[in-house]
Amino acid sequence: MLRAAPSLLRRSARAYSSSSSHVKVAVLGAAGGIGQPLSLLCKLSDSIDEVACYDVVGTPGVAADLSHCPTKAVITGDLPSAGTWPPSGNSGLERTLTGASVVVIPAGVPRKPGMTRDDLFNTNASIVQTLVEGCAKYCPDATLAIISNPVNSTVPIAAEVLKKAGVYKPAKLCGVTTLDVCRANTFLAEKLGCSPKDIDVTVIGGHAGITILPLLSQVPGASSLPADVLDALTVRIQFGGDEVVKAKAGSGSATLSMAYAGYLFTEGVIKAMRGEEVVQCAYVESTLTSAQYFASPCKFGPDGGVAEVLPFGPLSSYEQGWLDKLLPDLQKQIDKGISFVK
Ligand SMILES: NC(=O)c1ccc[n+]([C@@H]2O[C@H](COP(=O)([O-])OP(=O)(O)OC[C@H]3O[C@@H](n4cnc5c(N)ncnc54)[C@H](O)[C@@H]3O)[C@@H](O)[C@H]2O)c1
Ligand SMILES: O=C(O)C[C@H](O)C(=O)O
Repeated sequence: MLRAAPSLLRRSARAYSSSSSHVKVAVLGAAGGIGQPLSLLCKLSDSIDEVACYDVVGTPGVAADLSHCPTKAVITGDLPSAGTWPPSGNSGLERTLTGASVVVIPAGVPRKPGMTRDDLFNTNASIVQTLVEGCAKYCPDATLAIISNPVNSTVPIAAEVLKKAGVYKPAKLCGVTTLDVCRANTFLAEKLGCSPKDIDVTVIGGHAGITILPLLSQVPGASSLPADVLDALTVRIQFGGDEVVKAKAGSGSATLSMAYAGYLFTEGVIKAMRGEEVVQCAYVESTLTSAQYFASPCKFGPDGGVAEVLPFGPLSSYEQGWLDKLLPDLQKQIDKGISFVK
């Protein structure tokens, strides 16, 4: 087993402590490329009792479709106003969010070749702002998992919205960086000739290009790879998203791997709520570096929030070089998000 500092999902043998509580997961953007397979994975999960699908189009159909899967989770599908599934007098974002323990947000436009994630800011910033205003109103205690790009800026946007509404709880707001961890584990395992299941790379920083920093030096076996191989791996992980955008040639960005990663993150939050010990990387408000928000391993607690932002461990001089380089970039993207709401 090749393990670095804990990051993806760590479990203990502790028994579930509150397995009787009703777990409702809301997916905002549920009719999209990520939202549909993510809602399916939630519907298939034994640990989720209710999946509320919300989008500006298509959710009555998505919900009706998913409802035929013979699993326990109850499914609803809402649009902003009329057209819910199953039909109900109480529709829209309110029905979706009321009682939600976890809200996963993959709403917004994806990249096309030649675009950066920051090019999505103008469209996605206001989408995230509006949806998080709804969360502040209808489920202020839920854990919010932000997938919509640019994550480096949309998480600060969400924080400012929640602050304005007087319900900001830093521990309950996370940017989802799990796909970076998945890529790091997959690409490193290919190089080492082992199973990705036996690798758990800590990935720190943010979620865009050089702000993504995998700490390969912490993985036994990887540290002995030649410097040029480590460099190529690091850059491939940083730009893994571009690989998919290019291959999809204009039809979007990663959806299936992101749905898997988004589900893993959600499952981690729910396991922590049920008393398991869970450590996974997430982009959260942080004092570990000069950047106000930073991805690092986080210990999740029984309230579904981050109980402790954990230190990320020792860096090689190569990784320290990347960290020094990424911090100013990351803070700029954070500031852009903050000023959008202020
Ligand atoms: N964090 C990550 O690692 C990661 C990975 C992949 C993609 N993403 C991002 O996730 C987002 C979604 O990607 P996708 O491929 O699913 O895109 P998509 O276009 O297939 O789906 C997005 C969905 O959001 C919906 N939507 C738009 N405005 C909305 C609103 N106001 N309320 C509710 N729903 C709304 C759309 O109708 C659509 O169904 C993009 O911003 C993308 O860059 C992030
Ligand atoms: O690359 C993108 O635009 C989508 C996502 O952030 C990813 O990492 O795949």
